[in-house]
Amino acid sequence: MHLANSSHILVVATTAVLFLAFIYLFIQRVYPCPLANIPYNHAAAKRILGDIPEIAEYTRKGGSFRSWVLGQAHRHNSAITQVFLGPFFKAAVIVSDYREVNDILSHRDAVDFKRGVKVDAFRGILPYAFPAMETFGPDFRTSRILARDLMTPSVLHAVNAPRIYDVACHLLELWRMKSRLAVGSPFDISNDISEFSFDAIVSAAMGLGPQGGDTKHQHEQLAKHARENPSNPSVNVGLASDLPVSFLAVPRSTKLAALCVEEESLRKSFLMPWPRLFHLLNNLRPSVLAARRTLRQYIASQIAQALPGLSDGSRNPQCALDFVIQRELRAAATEARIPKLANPRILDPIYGYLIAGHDTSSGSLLWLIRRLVTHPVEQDRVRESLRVTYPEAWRERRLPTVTELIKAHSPHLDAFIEETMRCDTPVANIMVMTRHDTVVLGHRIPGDTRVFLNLTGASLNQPSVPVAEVDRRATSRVHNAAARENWDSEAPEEFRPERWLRDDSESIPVFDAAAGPGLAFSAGNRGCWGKRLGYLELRIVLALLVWSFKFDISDKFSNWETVDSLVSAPKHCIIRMKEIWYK
Ligand code: HEM
Repeated sequence: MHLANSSHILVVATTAVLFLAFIYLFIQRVYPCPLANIPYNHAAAKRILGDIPEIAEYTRKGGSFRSWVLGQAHRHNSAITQVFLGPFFKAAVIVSDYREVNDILSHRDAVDFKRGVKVDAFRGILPYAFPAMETFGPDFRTSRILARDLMTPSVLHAVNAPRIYDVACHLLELWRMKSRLAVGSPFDISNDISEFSFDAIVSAAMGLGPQGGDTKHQHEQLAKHARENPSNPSVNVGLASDLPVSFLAVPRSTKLAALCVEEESLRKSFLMPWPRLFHLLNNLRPSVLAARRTLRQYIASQIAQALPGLSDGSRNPQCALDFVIQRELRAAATEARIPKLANPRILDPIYGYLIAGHDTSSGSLLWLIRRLVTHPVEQDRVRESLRVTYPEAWRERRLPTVTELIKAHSPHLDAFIEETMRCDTPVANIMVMTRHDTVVLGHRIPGDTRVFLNLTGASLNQPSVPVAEVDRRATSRVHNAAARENWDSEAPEEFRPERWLRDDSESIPVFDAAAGPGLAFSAGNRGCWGKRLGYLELRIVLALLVWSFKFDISDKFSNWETVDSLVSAPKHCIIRMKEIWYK
């Protein structure tokens, strides 16, 4: 009896201890657990939700998650800080210093850092595209090599540029019509820019097909409506000329709608503690399945269309997909096998082209136009520089041709683009993870910690935060002393495109991309693979737009509210445009 009682007590005591240990571990897991000696918000460390309530309040007041993250360095006067992103998230580290971020991206990727969660996020959508691979993984190098020749100047200039130029001309046509219909009133351009960027990236990736893209379709539908309804030509004019005009809503193509579904899934997966689990469930949703089917069917239809010509040599490659097919046909012929054109290793990189290239170029363009309207003097300077760079086009009162645009660059246009990318960096930070316990700026960071590397903020578009040289790694200490490591002496917060210009030996201004730090396209092995295509697209479309229109904004719509999706972009882009007549 006595024995039975004591064993009963033992069981109860053990259960209680185990229960308390479980509660203790659970609390440890849900409450933030700060990393030693790295500054943080002390109030957040006492909440299960960590910094989330503060971030929610900040975004409710018009701020964005990314700008909150960027603000932490100055808040704590430290280039390394930590944040708590809610229960089950370990403390995450933020690094805000150009030299340190550049060093991590250029020298420590795949050594001390991995992509981690990012790979999981991409893998749920396109497992065989290289954003879904670790740099040290077995397939990364081969995938990059396969994609390498798609970004050579010869492919970009001969194949991509003419197609982007065509799409840009459709945008000009659309805006010429809209500006006439709006008679001086402003209108929202966000959707037009999203459609243009989609058309541009689709045309570079796999061709637009017989329909010719969303921008052309929208233009045709508006023109048809205006013809058929001359008294109500597709437009609701506001009561006063500074009220925005809305046009007939032309639905997006199913392809663009499908891509937006994929982008949204990707965005959400980045916010989840377990992106793989999220995708596992999300991929069962009918809308996600339908979106994937739509895009894959389109790629398949483009392959079917291109195959005969590429097989008999009567078709020259016209897009990235054609090059990929051609390479596979040649490999199959050499290895005496049937070409594997439905292979996801071939299709996923093309799909990845769309996901990585659409939102980023759309966000960049919105920021560029936003800067044009808020800096009218710079806008005039860019226009003047274009007229000097393309004198024949100016003399003949016509648009510069695509050949002219490729051959000569306007230094002021390049400087304007570079300065916008510095000030309004669309991808404000990227997240990596530590592979093992390591040291950043003198602080120990455990393995598997999320680390946000800021591509803007302190030292890039804000004053830098002091860093002791002794805290830097050897690879960072060999930084070229002649090169700038911040913009502290040049008013980093001001928009000054001229910081990217210098005079050549004949006192002619030339664009200098190395004038100072910029990380808009990231750096190192995992820097933007599509950077050259991105610049090409921005240069072509901006040159044609500034040549053809004068843009401005009414005070009412002039604010800097930002929206965060995969990239940051202006929340509203309601502007006025006036056609420039050259005849
Ligand atoms: C024009 C605006 C663009 C900006 C601002 C931009 C920015 C970036 C940044 C910051 C990264 C690094 C992301 C990371 O490390 O996680 C990146 C990666 C990437 N970008 Fe871009 N990008 C642009 C356009 C494009 C275009 C047009 C393409 C199309 C081909 C493209 C394809 C890619 C790919 C495939 C990656 C992943 C590289 C990798 O994982 O190794 N980007 N981009």
